[in-house]
Amino acid sequence: MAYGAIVSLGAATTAAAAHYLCRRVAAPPSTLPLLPPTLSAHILIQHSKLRRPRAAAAGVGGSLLQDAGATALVFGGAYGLVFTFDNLTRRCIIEQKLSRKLVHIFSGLLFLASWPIFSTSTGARYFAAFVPSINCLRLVINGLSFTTDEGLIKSVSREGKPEELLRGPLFYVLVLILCAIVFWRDSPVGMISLAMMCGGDGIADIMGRRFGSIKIPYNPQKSWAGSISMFLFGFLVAISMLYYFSALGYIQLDWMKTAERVALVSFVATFVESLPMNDRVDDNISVPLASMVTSFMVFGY
Ligand SMILES: Nc1ccn([C@@H]2O[C@H](COP(=O)(O)OP(=O)(O)OP(=O)(O)O)[C@@H](O)[C@H]2O)c(=O)n1
Ligand SMILES: C/C(=C\CO)CCC[C@H](C)CCC[C@H](C)CCCC(C)C
Repeated sequence: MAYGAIVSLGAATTAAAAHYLCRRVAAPPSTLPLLPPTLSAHILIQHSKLRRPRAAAAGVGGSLLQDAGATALVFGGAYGLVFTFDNLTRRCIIEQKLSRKLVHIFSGLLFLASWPIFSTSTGARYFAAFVPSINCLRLVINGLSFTTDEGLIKSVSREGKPEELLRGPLFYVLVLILCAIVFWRDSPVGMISLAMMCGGDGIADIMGRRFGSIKIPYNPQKSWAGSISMFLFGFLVAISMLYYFSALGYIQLDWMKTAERVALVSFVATFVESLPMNDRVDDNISVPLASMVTSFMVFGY
């Protein structure tokens, strides 16, 4: 497990470096979706003919600076988020279980929301993936007790045991890395999957623990209140994230079809989450996986 996490970090870092050695600056997304493909291609060709080597170098340097700054900002946000909730728990302002679920909800959604601050270069996704990769390493090092970050362990574990970091939280950050590198801002699949894993699955726990008196017939550990909350909140968060990226020009969607498709993804993810298999397959694997497969089937990209 530790070797795998270190390999994933090394791969992400190497890929980011490789991309900057031989990458082309992609056109800003805001020009492509708003212009017909032939006209935008013509503008890009004319634009590239006019670009002198020094201007191109400035473009590469500008993107590198932007991505490095964005990475530092998101990295600080990650530490700040865990530090904040750890303090709220230590001061007994919120209980540990609720704190953990709020970290689960906000970490991934804020990470997803940060993607537009990275540049339009093809290597930007690797800079974005660097933050969850470092957190992956942090979870492994603490999970194996090489170091002891009490704040981290209390914020993300159920019972304060370091080894807990090697399950749910580790799978969670690996999904963040996968969505950033494979789907990025170009596909709704990653956006919907993170909305379901972070928003949907997170709210299911919070609402289920509080209002879940009527249990699901095939799984007495889960309740109708938790599952219905997951379906509705997951759907709303997914649609909101798609609208956010669409408004910024990264994706274009037919909203009537999109609402139907996202409802189907939310239903499938909620059903999978309700199944009695959490002791064998963690929700942070089954929910995003079910969301990715269903999203890819209905959106096609
Ligand atoms: N559909 C759901 C999901 C969760 N719950 C409630 O929330 C608790 C924790 O939910 P679960 O999904 O099992 O959380 P885990 O992922 O196992 O917990 P953690 O995220 O803390 O690892 C359950 O015991 C149950 O009381 C529920 O009632 N209905
Ligand atoms: C408790 C969690 C999962 C168990 O179901 C969440 C673990 C969260 C990680 C320890 C921290 C992840 C941080 C993100 C990679 C980056 C967040 C950046 C944002 C700007 C706050």
